[in-house]
Amino acid sequence: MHVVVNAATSADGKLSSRRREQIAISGEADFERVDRLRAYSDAVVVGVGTVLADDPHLTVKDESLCDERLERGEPKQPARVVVDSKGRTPTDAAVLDDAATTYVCLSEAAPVGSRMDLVDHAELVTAGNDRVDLLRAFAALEEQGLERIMVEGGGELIFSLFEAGLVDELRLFVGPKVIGGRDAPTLADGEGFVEEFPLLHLEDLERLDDGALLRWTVED
Ligand SMILES: NC(=O)C1=CN([C@@H]2O[C@H](COP(=O)(O)OP(=O)(O)OC[C@H]3O[C@@H](n4cnc5c(N)ncnc54)[C@H](OP(=O)(O)O)[C@@H]3O)[C@@H](O)[C@H]2O)C=CC1
Ligand SMILES: Nc1nc(O)c(N)c(N[C@@H]2O[C@H](COP(=O)(O)O)[C@@H](O)[C@H]2O)n1
Repeated sequence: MHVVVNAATSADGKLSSRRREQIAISGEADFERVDRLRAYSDAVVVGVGTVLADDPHLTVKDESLCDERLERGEPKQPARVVVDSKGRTPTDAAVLDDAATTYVCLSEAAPVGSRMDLVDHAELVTAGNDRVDLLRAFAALEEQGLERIMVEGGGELIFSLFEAGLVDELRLFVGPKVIGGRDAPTLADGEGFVEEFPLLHLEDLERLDDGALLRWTVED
């Protein structure tokens, strides 16, 4: 399995504002790059915080990229994955529509009623007691043949993936906006590291739109 975290931050490192509403940080060229990265992924992963905040669809938008997937013998759309301990994903969420297969990764703490609602819309994976055990959940996804994983956020999930040692690459678009706010989400929130900080190796740096695209690999 190869896990790429892809996100866009403002120049001051925020994923969105303190209102946690979706903000277009990427410009046209970066959104096209993100669409291509989705098209070359087996699954696109987000945390339930992003589903509740953004109601994302997480599909490949460019039909010609979808056609190329079909020509390669892949499903028209990559799978979508929501990491959601307690089954809070609303049944009318865009990510649960029939455009692609969706997996919802739950913990044992997810109420039976939520499971019964979600099972009509998604494949359910259970891993962990109170919170989703990401190592086990990602192993279960790999067993389903999902090898090329793209994680789109948000900050809580990205931190946990670094903490679990699951991230192979970080692709970050830093855009020409200042958002500010001590309560605005950043690339990696959660508890934060105080030692044994994950170290990155810069592979590429490119000017894109009015920002910069950085590609790092994660050192072992
Ligand atoms: N600019 C960009 O590129 C992007 C921006 N965003 C922005 O980020 C914000 C959302 O981020 P955020 O609030 O951090 O939410 P996340 O999408 O990171 O989801 C976090 C939630 O996932 C659930 N979860 C389950 N298991 C785990 C685990 N092991 N580790 C971490 N989380 C787990 C938790 O909820 P529970 O306990 O209920 O399961 C947790 O609160 C929004 O404002 C959105 O607009 C999001 C994506 C990309
Ligand atoms: N790459 C990128 N740049 C931005 O500026 C963004 N705001 C995001 N957000 C992510 O994209 C998801 C929306 O996906 P759909 O267009 O609905 O398919 C959103 O939920 C974030 O994960 N990404």
